[in-house]
Amino acid sequence: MNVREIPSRDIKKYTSASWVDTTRKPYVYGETAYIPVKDGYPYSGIIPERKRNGRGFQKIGPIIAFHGSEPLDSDINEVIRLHNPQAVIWYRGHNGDMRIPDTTTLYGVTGDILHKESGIKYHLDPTRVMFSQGNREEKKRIANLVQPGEQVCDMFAGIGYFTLPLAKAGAHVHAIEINPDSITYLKKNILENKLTSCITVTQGDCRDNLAGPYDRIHMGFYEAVRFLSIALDHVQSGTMLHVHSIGNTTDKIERILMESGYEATCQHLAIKKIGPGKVHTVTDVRIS
Ligand SMILES: C[S@+](CC[C@H](N)C(=O)[O-])C[C@H]1O[C@@H](n2cnc3c(N)ncnc32)[C@H](O)[C@@H]1O
Repeated sequence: MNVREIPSRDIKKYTSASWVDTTRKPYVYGETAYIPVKDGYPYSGIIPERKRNGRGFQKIGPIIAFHGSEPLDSDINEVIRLHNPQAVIWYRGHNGDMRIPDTTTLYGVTGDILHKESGIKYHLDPTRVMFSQGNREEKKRIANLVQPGEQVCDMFAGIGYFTLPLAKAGAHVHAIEINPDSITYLKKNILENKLTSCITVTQGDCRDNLAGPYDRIHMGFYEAVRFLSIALDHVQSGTMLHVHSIGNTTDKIERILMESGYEATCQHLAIKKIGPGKVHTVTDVRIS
C-alpha cells in the first residue's frame, strides 16, 4: 500500500484531501501516521496491507513491544523492516502491585529511552517499568477536566503517566509512588517537562502518605477500589475521584461511599480493552 508519512497529531487535517485513499485505514504508531494514498498520487513509502489477524504492538519511543503470546519470527522481522526499532521486546505481563514488567528482548538492546506523547516527554526503560499507550485518551480527558490551581493527588503515580498531564493542565499534583525505579523516572520526567514548581513527589505507600483534602484524587490502579475508603478520608465537598478498575465496579464503589457516609454521583466509562472480555474502566465519583 502506498502511504504518506505525517505526524499523528495532524491526521484530522488530511481526512478530506484528494490523495487520501479512504477505503483503507491509516496506520498510526506513536507520533507517526501512515496515510494510504490513492493510485496515481505521489507517496513517500510503501507498507504492506494490514493483515486481518496481524499482530498488534506498541511503540514506546524507539522500542517495539509485543504483548500476549510470543510473536512469530515473521512478525518480528516485519516490525524491524518497517520501523527500524532500537529493540523489540515481548511483554508477557507484569508482576505484583508494582507492575514490574516480565519481558524478553527479541532484538537489539533495551535501556532508558524517551517516549513522547501529547506534548509530554516520558523517560523510562520499558523492561523495568510499565507503560500503556491505551491510556492516551484518558490522560487527555482528565487533563481537560482540570481547573488551574486545583490540588490533586495521584495515588499511583508511576513514572508520571497522569501526574505530568495533570500538572501541565494547571494542577498542583501530590504524586505518590511506591516503586523506587518509577520514582527515579518520575523525578527525571518532572525536570524534563519543566514542572518542578507544580508537583510534589512522595515515595511510599499511598495509604500512609495522603495529605488532603484534595480537589481531585486520581486512582490509576486496577485494584483502586481496595484503596477507596482511605482516599475518602482526604476529600471535601466537590472532590472528584477517578477510580480505575477492570470491569464495572460502580456497585462496589457506591456501597463503600454509603458505608463511609458520603453522598456522591458516579459516572462509569470504558478506557480500553485489555483482553478477551476484560475492559479497563474508570468511575468518576463527585462528592456532594
Ligand atoms: C500506573 S501503574 C497501574 C497501571 C494499571 N492501571 C494497572 O493497574 O496495572 C500503578 C502504579 O502504582 C504503584 N503502586 C502500587 N501500589 C501502590 C501503593 N500502595 N502506593 C503507591 N503506589 C503504588 C505501582 O508501583 C505502579 O507504578
